[in-house]
Amino acid sequence: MRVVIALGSNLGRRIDNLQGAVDSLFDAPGLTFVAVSPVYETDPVGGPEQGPYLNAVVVAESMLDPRTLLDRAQSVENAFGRERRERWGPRTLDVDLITVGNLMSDDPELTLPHPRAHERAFVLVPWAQADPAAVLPGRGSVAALLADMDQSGVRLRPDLVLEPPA
Ligand SMILES: Nc1ncnc2c1ncn2[C@@H]1O[C@H](COP(=O)(O)OP(=O)(O)OP(=O)(O)O)[C@@H](O)[C@H]1O
Ligand SMILES: Nc1nc2c(c(=O)[nH]1)N=C(CO)CN2
Repeated sequence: MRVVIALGSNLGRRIDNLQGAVDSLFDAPGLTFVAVSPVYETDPVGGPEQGPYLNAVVVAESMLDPRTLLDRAQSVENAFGRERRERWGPRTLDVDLITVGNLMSDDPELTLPHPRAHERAFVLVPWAQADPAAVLPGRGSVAALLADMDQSGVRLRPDLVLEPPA
């Protein structure tokens, strides 16, 4: 199944955290790299006052069941020293599952699509770059969602590039 994974970091060496996530996600079998978006510097949304994020999106082909994929995402977060912290607070690495095929789930442990993806320009802008034909199940095309969204807090960082997994 095609899966879309969002990466974010606003602590430490942010670009290294994102690149480390790209590399580690594909370290084990079951996930095949398809594409990675450009890197964006984004104003923090929600939570306490905190520094700007770097955000990017990875597209992959997954043979894993969704829970196993979530486990992998969370172990990558933990490997980068993320502490369990306040909601929407700063973090060295956040790895969110945005879509897993066309699956819909309201399980709080794994809600699909990600329940806030449709309102997050820091997810949709990079996703549209990685996959211009992207569709958010239940919400329509990402391009159409973006047309009605303020994107002023999301700025391309052409000087920062994520490489495909090592
Ligand atoms: N699609 C999903 N992707 C990642 N985690 C999810 C998803 N749906 C539910 N969760 C659950 O959300 C819990 C909290 O996630 P996390 O700590 O990353 O939240 P957050 O990043 O602070 O906020 P947000 O969910 O708004 O991005 C995780 O333990 C996980 O089980
Ligand atoms: N700009 C930006 N803001 C956020 C982000 C993020 O990745 N980027 N992640 C959050 C919690 O998941 C909360 N706020």
